[in-house]
Amino acid sequence: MLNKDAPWLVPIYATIAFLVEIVVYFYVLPESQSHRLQSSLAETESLIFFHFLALYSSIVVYRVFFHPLRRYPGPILARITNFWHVYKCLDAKNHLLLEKLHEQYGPIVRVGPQELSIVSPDIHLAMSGARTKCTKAALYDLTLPSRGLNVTRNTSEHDRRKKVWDPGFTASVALESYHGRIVFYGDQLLQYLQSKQNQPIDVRECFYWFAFDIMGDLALGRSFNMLRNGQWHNVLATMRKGMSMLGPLTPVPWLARVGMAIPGAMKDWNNMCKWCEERMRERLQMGVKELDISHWLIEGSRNGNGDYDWDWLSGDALSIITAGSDTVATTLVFAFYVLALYPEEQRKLRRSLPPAVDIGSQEKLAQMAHLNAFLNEVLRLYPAVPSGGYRIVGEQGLPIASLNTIIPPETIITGPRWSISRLESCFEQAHDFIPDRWTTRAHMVKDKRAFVPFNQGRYSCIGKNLAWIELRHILALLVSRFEVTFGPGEDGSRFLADMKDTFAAAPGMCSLVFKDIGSSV
Ligand code: HEM
Repeated sequence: MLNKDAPWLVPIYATIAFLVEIVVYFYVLPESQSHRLQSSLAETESLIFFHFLALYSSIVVYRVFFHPLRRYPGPILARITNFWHVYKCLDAKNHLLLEKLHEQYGPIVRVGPQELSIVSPDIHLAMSGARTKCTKAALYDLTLPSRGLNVTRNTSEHDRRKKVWDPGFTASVALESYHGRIVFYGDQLLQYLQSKQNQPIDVRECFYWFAFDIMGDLALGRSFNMLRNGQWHNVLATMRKGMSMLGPLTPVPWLARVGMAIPGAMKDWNNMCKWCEERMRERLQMGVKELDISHWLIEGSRNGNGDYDWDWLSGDALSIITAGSDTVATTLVFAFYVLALYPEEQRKLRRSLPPAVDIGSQEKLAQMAHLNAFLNEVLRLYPAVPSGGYRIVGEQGLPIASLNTIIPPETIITGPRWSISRLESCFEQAHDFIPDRWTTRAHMVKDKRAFVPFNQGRYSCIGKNLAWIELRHILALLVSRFEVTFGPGEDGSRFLADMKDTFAAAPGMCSLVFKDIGSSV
């Protein structure tokens, strides 16, 4: 029961028992004056010691020789403990670690006692498709008690909440009303870059500011004004630092929860939740001229008494900001890195763009085949969620046809997009940036199932359409206006080397120079 509802509590209890044992052994025993007390403590101590010795050795023997995952290859220490994985991704480069492990061990690697990483074109469909019985893994509990669509594991609760979100993302009226904001913040971004033209800038900042400013506006009725002020909003700066722990601690979510239980440890996160709740209360009092995402969430969160479900409302506001900003920002950073890296691709993209007057039209941009192909190729090679998306296999097990195997029930699985996108069996010249594979050279995409940057099925990205509008608009706006090159001393190598995998990708420093060429298209 305990194991099923809150699996992360088991290791917490074991760790507490272990710590108590150490305290007794090193402090209580030697200090004790009473002989009888000393000997009974010593007896208890040795009982506890042998109990744990037997417990842990049986766990090791079971995990190595008898566990249902024993037939899958992987490093021996990974079979025994998740701490092996934590140690290996202390540098938050899980995407590269998994890539190396798959090269060494093949398409299925046992990366933890109960964890498999699977690289095959049909894994996304198997774990996320409409008929899958997989559910979100314990990692998604990290933000409890705060709620939110993207972190809800219970499937019926998730489905109910998704219905509340849906109208705000599917109704064309909704996306239409968000477009004005995208144009507005796009213009702010353009002005910012004009003010910095011909100087090297770390583009991560302005693209993050752009993405967060829009989401602040759409989720809370007010922008963070980072583009306007040219600096990070303090709440977001500290929250992003906190999120970076997701890199090394992803394999042991229970340890992250222990850390979070330490008073003060969650200060930044709690501040962010409180801040969102306050802004949401303000948003309720505000009249908004144009519909925002919150409008649909507020409408769907009224309870029977005419009051609102606050846990959901404030948690969902946070979901919009966390899920909708990092992903768009990193995709833009990757896109501009690629433009600087391949000047010929930059010129080709510029030539393919519509006249300046049409850049404000999302319908026109949606029809630009090469623009879409360019973004597809960015999303393929640099997925915003490179290895995340952990799922628990349902009771029936999970058949993976291409690998001729059935993954046992209760296994925690991931299908790392970073590696799947680079499979030569799915993409010709898989490591090369070739946008034409999505248009005139379609034979270069051998297996389309391997390309799922927004996920699919029940847990697919609800913001996909909105993201596409943002990405197309910013790319068209800036490429038609600026020539982009690397800053002095920059060749782009550090950018990828420094990239971190903290559930969402966190690209390294990218120094670029924007030179205004006027509106050349
Ligand atoms: C380039 C941009 C984006 C990419 C590549 C992207 C990718 C993804 C992926 C891969 C997932 C599944 C994650 C998982 O399995 O845990 C996801 C979920 C989600 N995304 Fe996005 N996303 C993007 C933009 C956005 C935007 C703009 C929003 C707007 C609010 C958004 C909101 C969400 C939400 C709420 C979920 C959870 C859906 C659910 O669990 O039902 N995303 N996204």
